[in-house]
Amino acid sequence: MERYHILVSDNLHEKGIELFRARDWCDVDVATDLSPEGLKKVIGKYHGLVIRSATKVTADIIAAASNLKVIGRAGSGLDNVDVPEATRKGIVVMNTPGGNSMATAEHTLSLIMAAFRHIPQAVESVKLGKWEKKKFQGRELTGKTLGVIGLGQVGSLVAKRASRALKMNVLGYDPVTTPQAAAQIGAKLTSLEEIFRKSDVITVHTPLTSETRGLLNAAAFAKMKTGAVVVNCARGGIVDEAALLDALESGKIAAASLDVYTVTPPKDNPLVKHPRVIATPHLGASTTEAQINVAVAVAGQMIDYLEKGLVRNAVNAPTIDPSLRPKLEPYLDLAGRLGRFMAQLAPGPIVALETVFCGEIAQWDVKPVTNAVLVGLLTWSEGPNVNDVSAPAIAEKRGIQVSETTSKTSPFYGSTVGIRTSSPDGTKVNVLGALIPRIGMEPRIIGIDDFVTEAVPTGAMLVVANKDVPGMIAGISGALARSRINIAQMNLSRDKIGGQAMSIINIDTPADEITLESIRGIDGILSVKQVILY
Ligand SMILES: NC(=O)C1=CN([C@@H]2O[C@H](COP(=O)(O)OP(=O)(O)OC[C@H]3O[C@@H](n4cnc5c(N)ncnc54)[C@H](O)[C@@H]3O)[C@@H](O)[C@H]2O)C=CC1
Ligand SMILES: O=C(O)C(=O)COP(=O)(O)O
Repeated sequence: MERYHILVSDNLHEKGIELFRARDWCDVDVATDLSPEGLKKVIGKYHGLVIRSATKVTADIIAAASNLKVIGRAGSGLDNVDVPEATRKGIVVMNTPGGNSMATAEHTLSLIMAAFRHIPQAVESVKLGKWEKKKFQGRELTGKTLGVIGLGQVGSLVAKRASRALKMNVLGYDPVTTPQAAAQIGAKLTSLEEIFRKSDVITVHTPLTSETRGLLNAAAFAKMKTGAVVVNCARGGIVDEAALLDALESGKIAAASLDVYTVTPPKDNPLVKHPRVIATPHLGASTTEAQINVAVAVAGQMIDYLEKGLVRNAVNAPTIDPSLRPKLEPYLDLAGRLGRFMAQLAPGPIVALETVFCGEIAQWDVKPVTNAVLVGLLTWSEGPNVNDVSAPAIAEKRGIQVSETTSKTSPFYGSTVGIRTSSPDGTKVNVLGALIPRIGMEPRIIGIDDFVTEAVPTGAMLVVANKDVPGMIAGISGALARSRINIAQMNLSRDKIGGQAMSIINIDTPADEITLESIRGIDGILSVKQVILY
């Protein structure tokens, strides 16, 4: 197997590094103090990049990453990676969901308790030789209302523990969670407004996105209960720091616990110096257990991808269920061939592609199969850099509308994969494929538009339309023989006796333009297209 170079540019637990080192195809370098310029200089050599939150994988870095195939985030947040740019370049971006969630949930709960009992301030006071018992009187959490914004991996663990262990009333807000799922973790799903109005503590657990940037801003603080506590163990920027400082100073917000900041480290940030702010240096995921979890997970995922092409936990490529993979793999191969066949058969540019799945295959997640069609289709014009990751983005950029249709019944074989394309002038081309039982399951093209066939989609092929009259086959084979081109297989089909016929001819060597022209010149031939499927 090809030799791959891995760069670990943020601190990764040794157990993850060992997994890379155990592979004889893999060289791993650890360089955790690279500047952006330093990273840009060396990244071109690497096929895999392992990061946490410190490395910023900007468009500039990605542009220099000429060999990069996969970015692995040992953790959850990917706001430090330009994912759209990586996607355009065909680089898989994966994280390790769940690996550090317990650590972060426990840190969040610690920070909530620390704020309610003034623990850091009280510790500091005792160390200074003071005894300020009255000053540090706190509040109990039991019976108080906790608002959890973002009920994903971390938010769910926080909600469950707060409701069950701390006996808090938990309100939750998450656009993708159902009331039933929220109830299972002890939370009542509600609106942001209600969370703002009713919560004694508000904790955010969303990613940093354009939607969540400034989610807790001056308007949000104004709606909150006087004396509420705000916690951010998610990402700097979700809480508007200037607005939070104002709210603390006005007394609207009693205290804030922060693990993350808009600028890291937050050296001269007045917010962290505020006496009622507890600040930790992005420690949410910093437990031994979490670091082993994420390091082992990210290394395993990256090795699987580089070794076997298996994608897990990617944010920009579909994950194939491992139990389905053996069944799906032959269809992925068929789909790639159909896409490449269509790229050469369809007249002019393609503006729409519809994949049609019938039979057993329709019960599975067919997104990877559609992607494989796209890869085949686009590789023909874009070159070999198109892959599962970049194909949808390239199709979108080229204005190709992609859609999928499924039907649980199939008129032929167990399953069929159909692709339909439209050209700007409205011309539509249909190609239908299936796997047929031979020594193993073998790919076949079983239909082109209204013609039924059983052609082997491989090598060089001629797709010839002609009038259904005697002498056509002899004419075609004669022209090929004169050019010393051997015919491997021939499939004939026609719409009706004396109507139109279509032949798909597999040839051992591609035909040159002169040979193709001589076939086109035969009386009764309507069209000749050569398709190459190497
Ligand atoms: N402080 C630390 O060391 C750590 C911080 N994190 C951060 O915590 C956050 C959550 O991490 P996970 O739970 O692992 O991610 P996750 O992806 O499992 O959960 C995020 C949840 O936020 C929800 N969400 C997205 N937009 C939302 C919006 N506008 N309003 C409400 N909910 C929204 C999503 O639907 C999802 O359920 C991320 O920002 C991550 O980077 C995660 C781990 C460690
Ligand atoms: O997983 C996350 O999103 C985190 O914020 C953890 O960050 P870290 O790996 O500690 O730099």
